[in-house]
Amino acid sequence: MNFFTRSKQIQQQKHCQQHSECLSQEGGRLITALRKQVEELEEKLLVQTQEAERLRSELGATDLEKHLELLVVENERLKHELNACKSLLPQEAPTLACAATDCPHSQRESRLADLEQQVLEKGNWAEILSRQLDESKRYAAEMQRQLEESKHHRREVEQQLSARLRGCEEALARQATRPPQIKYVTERVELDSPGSQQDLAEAQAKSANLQEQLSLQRQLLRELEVQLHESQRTSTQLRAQILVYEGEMERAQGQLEAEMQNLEDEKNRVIEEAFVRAESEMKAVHENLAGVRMNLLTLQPALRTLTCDYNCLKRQVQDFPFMLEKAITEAKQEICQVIGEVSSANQELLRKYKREMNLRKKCHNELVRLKGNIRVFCRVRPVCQGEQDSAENMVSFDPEDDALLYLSNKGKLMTFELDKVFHPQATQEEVFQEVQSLVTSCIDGFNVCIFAYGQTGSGKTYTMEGVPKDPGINQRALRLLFSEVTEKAPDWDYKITVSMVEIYNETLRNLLGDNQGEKLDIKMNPDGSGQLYVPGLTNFTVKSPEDINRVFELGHMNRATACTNLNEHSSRSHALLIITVVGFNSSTGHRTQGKLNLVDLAGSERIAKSGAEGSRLREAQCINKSLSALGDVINALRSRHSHVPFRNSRLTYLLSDSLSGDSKTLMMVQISPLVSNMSESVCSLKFAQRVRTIELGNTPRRQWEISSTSSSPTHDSLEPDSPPVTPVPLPISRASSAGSTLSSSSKTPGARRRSQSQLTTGKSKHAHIIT
Ligand SMILES: Nc1ncnc2c1ncn2[C@@H]1O[C@H](COP(=O)(O)OP(=O)(O)OP(=O)(O)O)[C@@H](O)[C@H]1O
Repeated sequence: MNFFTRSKQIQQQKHCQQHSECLSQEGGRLITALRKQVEELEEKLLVQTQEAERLRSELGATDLEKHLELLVVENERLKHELNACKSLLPQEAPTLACAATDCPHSQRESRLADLEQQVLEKGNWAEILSRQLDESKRYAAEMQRQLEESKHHRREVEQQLSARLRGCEEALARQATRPPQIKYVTERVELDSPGSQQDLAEAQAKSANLQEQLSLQRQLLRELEVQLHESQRTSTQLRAQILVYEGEMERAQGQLEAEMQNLEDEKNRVIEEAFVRAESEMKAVHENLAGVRMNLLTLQPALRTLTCDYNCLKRQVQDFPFMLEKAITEAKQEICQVIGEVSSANQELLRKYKREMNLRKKCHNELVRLKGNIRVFCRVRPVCQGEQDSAENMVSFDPEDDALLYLSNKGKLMTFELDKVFHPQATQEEVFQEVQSLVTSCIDGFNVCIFAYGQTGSGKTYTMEGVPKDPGINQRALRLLFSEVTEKAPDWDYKITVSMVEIYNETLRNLLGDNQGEKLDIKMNPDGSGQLYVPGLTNFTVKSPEDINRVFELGHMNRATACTNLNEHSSRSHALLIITVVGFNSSTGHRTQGKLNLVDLAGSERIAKSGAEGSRLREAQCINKSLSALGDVINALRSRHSHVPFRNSRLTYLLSDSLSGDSKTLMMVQISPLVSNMSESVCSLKFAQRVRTIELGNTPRRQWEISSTSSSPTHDSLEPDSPPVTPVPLPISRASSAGSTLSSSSKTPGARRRSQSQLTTGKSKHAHIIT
């Protein structure tokens, strides 16, 4: 080999070495730059990861997830436990069914309930956590997005790096495309210089090292690319989700907008309506305002007037206390004056009232006196069943004069004149109508006696007591008195008391008392008033209509229990119903006291002619005695005797205060229409006619002398029966033939009228007749 070739080879070798050195320097720089960039990227990645971790940890997403996982695990565990318990239940049920509350079954049940409660609570808690996780996920997505951006940035850097790396590779490849030169040089170096060969080997080793590093870089690049793909895929998924979310958001936004539109429309409509309404209201308000303005204009003068008035009033109010004081003083004086006047007027009225009351009483008294203080009525009872045969036209009436009665006795027509004659068809009500003025006069303070007189079976009890369905005078009188005094309340305060007495064989018996056997006595009142009273006599106070029924029931019962035959007993005894009416007028201080004696007398027939003896004779004597005494008393009263023999019998003694003075007496003579009773009927009528001529009011007004001494004429009925035209045996004193003549004489109506006028105007004539 020549020198030239050798130097050329050496130059090439040097040149190659320089080039190789340049390449290795360039490669070293590239590798350093790559490393640096990779390190920077790694650092960035690390920073990003740390940032992500930090954010995640800040948000607590991981903890929450862990917590959630823990809860899920706990939940699962509890569910397992629950299932295990449930699986135990069916096997143990038969043995546990009848166990007590502290048995394992109940414990398990309570445990089960607890577990279920816990599961429920955990579920709720899981829901809350799930919601929180969703929120964390949303935040993580945001972070992911940021991460994506950083990755994108990293990709760009990587692309730049890979571009540069490709440049290096291409340079290396170009370098590699020249191996023959290097081989040649290498061979030449081998041939020429072992130092060059060593350098070459070192350069080759360096190159190999670079190749290795390059391959590592490529592998790293591929990994990065894989990661990049992975990130891209995730990004795509996230984009898809974002699109879904955006779609949902758009839909929601659309709904929201539609809703907003609806609301807007509604709002507009409401505003329009409100506007219209406000306009109309405004219009009305304007109209009102106009009216108010008008009023205001008219009110202004009124206000001025009012202000003026107010000022006046103010002044008056200031003066008012003085005026008031003055007015009060004047009013007081006036009131005192008026009170005095009213009081004197009241006194005057009271005086006038009392005077009027007295006048009324006097007038009433006078009226009764004009009518006669002793009035005599006659009642003819109807023919009862089985009596028809013996009752043919023996009694007749004057159709024009209800005071006349005709009796056909032994072929002669006898005329009797009384105050009133009731024919057989007269009702209880009609009879009571005629006596009720007498009854009510006892409210005014009069004493009244109503006797039922007649032979046995003539209808005395029927007239006085009546029958349950059709009560007589007794019940009607008591009811009338009760209703009258009730009507007069509250001006008058009345007290009605009732006594019931029976006089049998001159013995007084209390019919309303408890002790039936007790004999009562009549005594002078120890208070010195001169009044009589009966010690032990029951006074029953009547406060209601029911009390009236009770009184009669009790009286009837007591009378019935004391005898074996009530009908017979009642024929032989006098029954007295004594009603006392005491009144007080609280406004006038006026007091009244009246007594009503309702007497059902014993039979008046002449028993002696029947030849009675023993107890019947005694009964007859007692009846005769009392009826004669009654006749004597009336006779003495009529004759104005200073002595009236009240004490000759229990009956007259008991009734003494009701037969004298202003007292009023009614004798109801009962007549039987039967032929067989004709002579008794004549006797009764004669007695009645004589009684009628007596006037109690004509007797001197002084305390009647109560004496046992009396002319004491025997009852004529005890005398033998006498012919009708001769002096008839009469209940009162000695009956004169004149009376009989007058009564029995059959007169023409004209003659009878004359006789009546004589009776009315010339009482002395009657007195003469009777005496
Ligand atoms: N006005 C009348 N209407 C209908 N029946 C009457 C009437 N008067 C009396 N009687 C009847 O006649 C009968 C006798 O009457 P009552 O017993 O009243 O007579 P009396 O005179 O009271 O007899 P006594 O003296 O024996 O008590 C009774 O059956 C009664 O019902």
